Amino acid sequence: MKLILTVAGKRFLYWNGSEPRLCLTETKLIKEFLSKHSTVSGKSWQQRQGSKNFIGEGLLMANGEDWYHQRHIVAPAFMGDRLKSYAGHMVECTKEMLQSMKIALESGQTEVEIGHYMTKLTADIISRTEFGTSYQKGKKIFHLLTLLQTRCAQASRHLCIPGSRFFPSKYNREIKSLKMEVETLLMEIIQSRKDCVEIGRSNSYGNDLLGMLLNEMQKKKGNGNNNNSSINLQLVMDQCKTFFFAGHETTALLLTWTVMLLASNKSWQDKVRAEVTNVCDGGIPSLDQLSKLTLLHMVINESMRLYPPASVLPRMVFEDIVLGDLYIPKGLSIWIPVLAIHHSEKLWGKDANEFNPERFTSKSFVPGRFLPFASGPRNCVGQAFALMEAKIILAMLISRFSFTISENYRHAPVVVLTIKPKYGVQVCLKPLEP
Ligand code: HEM
Repeated sequence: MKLILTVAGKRFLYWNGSEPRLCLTETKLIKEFLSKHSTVSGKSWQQRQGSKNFIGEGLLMANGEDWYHQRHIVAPAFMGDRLKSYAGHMVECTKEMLQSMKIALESGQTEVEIGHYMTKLTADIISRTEFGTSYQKGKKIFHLLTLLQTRCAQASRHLCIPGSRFFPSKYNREIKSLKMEVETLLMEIIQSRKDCVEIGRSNSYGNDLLGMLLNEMQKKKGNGNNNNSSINLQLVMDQCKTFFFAGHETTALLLTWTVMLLASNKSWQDKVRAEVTNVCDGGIPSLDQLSKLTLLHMVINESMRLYPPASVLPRMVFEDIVLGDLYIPKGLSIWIPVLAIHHSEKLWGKDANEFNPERFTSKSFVPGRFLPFASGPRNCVGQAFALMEAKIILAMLISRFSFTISENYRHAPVVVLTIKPKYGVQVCLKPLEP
């Protein structure tokens, strides 16, 4: 029988029910694992089962060849000109949010819960990016999807009970009906796009993410390559759900924590505002200007270091591998505790728990110690999208309002895969002179 080394501290083995997990914190091994072994590792049965009725077999949960194929199809949607084309949606949605904040203040409200605004804003942005003009319907779909997410999370607590997913329980019945509702609405949008092409009103399915996926689906059919790995209708729907889930809560959390940090650190708020004024000259930030907002970028990095929206990276190993001095057998789960690594005094120094964006002045990091978007081939495909979005929103917010943390704010981060402020983040806003 093969054995693996178990050491308490930097690495240790523990059991989660019947699943053995190796917790890994050594940056060299993490880097090696995420870059070299991405094809023989992936998402476990439990993870995939837990989200099957929610995001299905989309990119986040795919493994092996399926993952490779899907990543190849969607990656271009987050690069170059296509990525740049989303900036307009981001600006428009942010303007609407700023307007609703102004209205709230004018109606006598003295403070706002910023997480609420950021969640709505990032959901609006991803709805428009995915569905273009059909985004109102998209928002309805995503509202139902949020409900479905909660129900699936509740039901997945019982996954360790054999056969539980087949019980006709209250959760399971509700999940089935919500899933049907979401997919019926998605099919309506898809069908109306298909009709437009079929009656000749349009020669493509559109430039948004959904349009891109549908064009890809038709291309494959046209090529006569309709095998299992090709994208089919179910996969198009799973991908739409995946991108909404992966792309809105994470970014909303990044924005919420960043506003909390800037509201609590007046000198950094002033410095960032001065930079934005200087670079953008009082206007809407252009794409060229975004790359010049270096202080803002440092603040965003420091926020993701202290409060990484994805606090852990879970992976399962599908083949025996050798990792440094470790022999890792097939079937073992590897957990990379991003939150603990980001707070390690050994890696970041004595002030590891403090807000100090200066530490990001230098661009050279020890690889494997800063992992907000994971690393290697299976890193976050929406990383550039998220950073562009965060910079546009924060630059526009900081030039419109000054903000301080409210005395009602209670600092209570809770970790449930993501890191959320348990009681929200209440800030007092003050409009700035134009
Ligand atoms: C601050 C915002 C974000 C953070 C911190 C973040 C973080 C991450 C992390 C850590 C992963 C790897 C998860 C794992 O494999 O266990 C990931 C994957 C992914 N992210 Fe993001 N993400 C963010 C925003 C976005 C956005 C805006 C989108 C899309 C619009 C997106 C789409 C995805 C997808 C589809 C994957 C799966 C990639 C793959 O497995 O190939 N993310 N993200």
